[in-house]
Amino acid sequence: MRPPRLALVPGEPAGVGPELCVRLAQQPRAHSLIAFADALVLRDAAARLGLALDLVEADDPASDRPGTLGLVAIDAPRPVQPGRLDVANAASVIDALHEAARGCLEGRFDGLVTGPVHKAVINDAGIAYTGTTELLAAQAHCDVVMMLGHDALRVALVTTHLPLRAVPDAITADAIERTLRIVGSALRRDFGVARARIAVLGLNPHAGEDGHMGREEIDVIAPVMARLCGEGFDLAGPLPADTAFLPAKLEGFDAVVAMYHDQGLPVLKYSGFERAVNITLGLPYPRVAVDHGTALDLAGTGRADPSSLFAAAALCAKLAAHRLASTA
Ligand SMILES: NC(=O)C1=CN([C@@H]2O[C@H](COP(=O)(O)OP(=O)(O)OC[C@H]3O[C@@H](n4cnc5c(N)ncnc54)[C@H](O)[C@@H]3O)[C@@H](O)[C@H]2O)C=CC1
Ligand SMILES: NCC(=O)COP(=O)(O)O
Repeated sequence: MRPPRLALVPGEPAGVGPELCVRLAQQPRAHSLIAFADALVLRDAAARLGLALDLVEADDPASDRPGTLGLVAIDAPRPVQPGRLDVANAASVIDALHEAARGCLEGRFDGLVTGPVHKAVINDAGIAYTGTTELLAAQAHCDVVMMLGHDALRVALVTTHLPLRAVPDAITADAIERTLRIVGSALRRDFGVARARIAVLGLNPHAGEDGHMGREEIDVIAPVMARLCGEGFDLAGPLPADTAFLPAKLEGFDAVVAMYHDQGLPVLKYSGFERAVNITLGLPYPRVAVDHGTALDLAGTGRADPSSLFAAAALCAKLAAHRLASTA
């Protein structure tokens, strides 16, 4: 089996993404890394860090060597200053994501690793964008689930980037069923969990307190769970979210399904910010991202922790190798 070829998108050029990619490039690895980025931005980041960086053609076999990245040039039209967003460079971030993902869809790359993207500057540039998860799903025409995880916890989300006010309307039987099916099959296919045991959170305080604090648990969540359990799913809930993450309660579960972004992710980030990653389940290729944002306050200082990007690349390479082996 050949080693995986991973596409790497640093994300917002004024954020910590470029310097983290330069640090990632230094690591010994058994896969190629091909960056979709502006060469000058990467070289500047390397110079600031005092690290060597050799940029080679995308198909050069040297792109698996420490200190080296393959490059597909996606230029930022305006000079990049770390920590300073520029709407003029926003379209190049989206182009890099689309191009790298197209390469994955066409089989030229075996997985996609992404750094942090600044959602507001993309929107300020007039480009509709709620997140990379949503962008990749639309491009691949498939349903996906955002799951963040580290070695001790996986949290998947029924809804992602939408105003809190819109969440209850988005908690539909369809959305819950889709999420549970995608999580179950991704854990089986990519993580070797034959029959995932999944904790499903309620939406309301105390999971609705028997209908006295909201009825979504009774009217929407529980009926879907009962149907899927009838098919052989191993589900528990709807559970009160405030206690579901207690270590004793979590024992034995392979994943927690949360109803919305800030119900699940604060716990995940609190318990492992530096080592967690963001995985898009349901795409035809593996995509793994950092769990953190653009950290504009740290950009250019060299103080940003690269651990999440290292973990993202390592997991993406593992998932890609697993898929290559299963199709060989
Ligand atoms: N994967 C992605 O593309 C993500 C993008 N974002 C975007 O990032 C932007 C900024 O979001 P914030 O809420 O400020 O979150 P943030 O993660 O950028 O920053 C929150 C805090 O964590 C620190 N931090 C972040 N990454 C770090 C690292 N690698 N090492 C050390 N400290 C680190 C920052 O310095 C800051 O104090 C927003 O536009 C948001 O949408 C947020 C989360 C994930
Ligand atoms: N909260 C996760 C996040 O903001 C990054 O998600 P995505 O843009 O990588 O889908």
